[in-house]
Amino acid sequence: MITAPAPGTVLCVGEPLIALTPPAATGLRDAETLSVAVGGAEVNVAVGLAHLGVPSRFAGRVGDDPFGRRVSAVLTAAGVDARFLEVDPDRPTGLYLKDPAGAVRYYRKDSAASVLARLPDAARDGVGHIHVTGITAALSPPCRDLVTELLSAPGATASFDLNYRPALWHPADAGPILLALAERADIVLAGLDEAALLWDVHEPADIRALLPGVTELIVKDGPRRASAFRGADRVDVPPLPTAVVEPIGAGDAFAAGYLAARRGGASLAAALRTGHLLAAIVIGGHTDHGRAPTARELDLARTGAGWPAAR
Ligand SMILES: Nc1ncnc2c1ncn2[C@@H]1O[C@H](COP(=O)(O)OP(=O)(O)OP(=O)(O)O)[C@@H](O)[C@H]1O
Ligand SMILES: O=C(O)C(=O)C[C@H](O)[C@H](O)CO
Repeated sequence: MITAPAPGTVLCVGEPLIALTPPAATGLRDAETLSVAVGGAEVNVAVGLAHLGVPSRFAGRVGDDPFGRRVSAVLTAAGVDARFLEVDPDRPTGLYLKDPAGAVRYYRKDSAASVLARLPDAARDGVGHIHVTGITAALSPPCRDLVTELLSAPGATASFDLNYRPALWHPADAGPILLALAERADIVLAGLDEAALLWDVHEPADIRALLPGVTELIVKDGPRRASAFRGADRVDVPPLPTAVVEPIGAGDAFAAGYLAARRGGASLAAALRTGHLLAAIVIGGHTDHGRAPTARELDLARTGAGWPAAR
């Protein structure tokens, strides 16, 4: 279904994180150097949207430290409006460590963003859509209240990416809370793997049955497919075959591509392809957000001509 282009800025709200990565050959224990990059799920989405020319704004909190200043610089360089990145004089910018074995270690307890509780009214000026994730809901009660409020903010549609992070909370606690938050959103993005952990459901249609009132539900199933549900429609699109260098951030890139395409009036299928395209760029590298796609790549996603068939 093709819709009219949607006006307004997309506001992404959450915790920026600095990602510290050891060389693949040594792992964390023996690393003598760590590479430093900016991540954080909602930062990744804001950057991905800006790469696609969608006006995007990020609101969140960082410390009064070099890493906080780096987050601001990266957002601004990408073309994201970072005026509402608040600086905490006492609490630090959150960090996380990537282990090549796949584990993620957070250093974010009592971070600047853990006390994110409200946004200045001006942060909502000109906003047509708000994007938040289940990560923020796990950080603290005030953070969760803010996510709840943003998902029903007047005058803007809202998207919610489940982004269940097992290192932050147990599925028995997260499951009902993330379901209740998802019910408030217009667009929900879920991974089939995380839905299985949270709700013991194993098919995209089972997730749809849990969230019948959501306008658009997108279920990602890794290398197999992503499915979009809207009303009685269901569309499935396989991803681009991609050698996985590092998957962290692929879901955020997907969200940015999907949202940007839908806001531009693209069909569900073209939006799924755009999501897959941005995810493939992130998966092929080590950073949590990728480069901007080329015009040729975007054309492939837009038209679908030559897109691989389901495997
Ligand atoms: N093995 C793969 N081959 C090709 N594409 C993949 C593969 N795994 C994931 N993708 C792409 O990445 C997208 C997101 O994958 P997935 O749902 O596993 O990420 P996620 O766990 O949500 O990521 P994040 O760490 O950002 O939360 C998929 O929809 C697909 O486009
Ligand atoms: O895991 C988190 O909380 C992060 O925000 C770090 C990564 O950037 C994020 O997981 C990618 O989705």
